[in-house]
Amino acid sequence: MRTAKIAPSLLSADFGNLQRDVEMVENSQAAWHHLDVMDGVFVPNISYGMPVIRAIRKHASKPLDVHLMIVDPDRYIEAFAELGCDHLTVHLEACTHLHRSLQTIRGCGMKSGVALNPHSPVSLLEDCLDMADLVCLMGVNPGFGGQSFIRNTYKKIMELRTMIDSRGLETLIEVDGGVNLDNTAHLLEAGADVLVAGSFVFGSEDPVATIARLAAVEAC
Ligand SMILES: O=C(CO)[C@@H](O)[C@H](O)COP(=O)(O)O
Ligand SMILES: [Fe+2]
Repeated sequence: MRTAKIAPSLLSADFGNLQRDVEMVENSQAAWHHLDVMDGVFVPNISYGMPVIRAIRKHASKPLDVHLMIVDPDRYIEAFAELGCDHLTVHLEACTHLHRSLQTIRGCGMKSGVALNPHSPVSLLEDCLDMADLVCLMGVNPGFGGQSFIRNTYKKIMELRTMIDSRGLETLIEVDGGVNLDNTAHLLEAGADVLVAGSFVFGSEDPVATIARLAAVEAC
């Protein structure tokens, strides 16, 4: 039976108690920390940047899965590598030369990720899928936590699963946004490998137990 890797999104953490929340993720069954970097241009919100990631890195031994929602991300790839980020995901919609961006991320020693907005079809990855260690399918329009899951994402997960498997690739499918215990089994069955959950984890009474419950869900 398949279960998902869970990556809690620290966007929904208590920034006044960030060390406590990072340590909570460390001591849970979460696989990765998911870090959302927003520039107020690519998305209508500003989150946090390098100084905060540097501080998180000091308290985190699990991989840092960094999701860049910024225009022209190539400018900062090397800087994120120097901070000790493990996975770096850029948005297809923000890259003029996506193939080159993914190549640069790998060249800097990180796992390469590409994220797709809800409006972008997975067919846009036809000619660079082999360059991606991870594809992040947005289950919401990026920019904010706490939004409702867009159901068309299931179809995209299934299409991407077929593309990856038919080419014998090991690219991971990550789903980000609107993940909760009601849709986890369905997302797994569609073919997701990694689930990002922000408000569902940090808004719950017992985040460690919530992560354990998400991590225990099996595809039927
Ligand atoms: O990238 C993003 C939002 O743009 C996410 O990583 C959110 O932080 C997920 O939050 P929830 O939808 O799980 O509350
Ligand atoms: Fe994200």
